Amino acid sequence: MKSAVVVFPASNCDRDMIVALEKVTGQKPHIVWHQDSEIPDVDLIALPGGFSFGDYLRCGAMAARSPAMKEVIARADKGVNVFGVCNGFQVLTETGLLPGALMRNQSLKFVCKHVDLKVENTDTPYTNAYEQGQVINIPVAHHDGNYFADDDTLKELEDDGRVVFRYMDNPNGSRNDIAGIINRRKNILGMMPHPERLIEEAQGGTDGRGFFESMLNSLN
Ligand SMILES: NC(=O)CC[C@H](N)C(=O)O
Repeated sequence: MKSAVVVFPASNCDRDMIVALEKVTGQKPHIVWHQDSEIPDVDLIALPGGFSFGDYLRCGAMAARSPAMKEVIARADKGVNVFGVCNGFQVLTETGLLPGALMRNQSLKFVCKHVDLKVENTDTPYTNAYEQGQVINIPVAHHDGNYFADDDTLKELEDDGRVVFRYMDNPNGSRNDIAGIINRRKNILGMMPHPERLIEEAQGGTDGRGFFESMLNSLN
């Protein structure tokens, strides 16, 4: 599987994403600097976690306006898979590729721990390797993970099965316990937890591996 990882100033989970993609798919991803306006021909573009531009303005707001993101939007429109984790999810909402916003955690504190997530929809290119309703344990690390969308948007997400994961024990105040959502076309997924941090036993578990295996499955 050919992939690219977009790196912004103060991304800090890019290396983990690169390692996970290479380990599971067997191919080294291309690394795209935020100022690059060209992205190689790939099956997947990953937006990694971090604190792009120091989280100034709103998390992900400045990154969303970078030259690389113009190309990400163009590729997403063509149906290329785009996978945003944590700050990557924030960038996706800031570009409007996914609805809603990630607000400051309800506790006003940075949350860094493992959480249980329920897989709500396995009919996506990111979750087909899991069982419907499976509970997986994945780390979160953020201060702005409190998912907000208005009532109409929430209803649409719920009715369309686009809430892909839910927190079993909500760590940040997200509406409807939402941890990750997908767009209508099912090629763009954003989630706050970090699956790239749990792909081999040496990291304490492999619950995140299924995301990368799912992406591979979806190409076959
Ligand atoms: N790990 C991350 O990607 C952090 C995301 C974001 N900057 C926050 O703290 O909310």
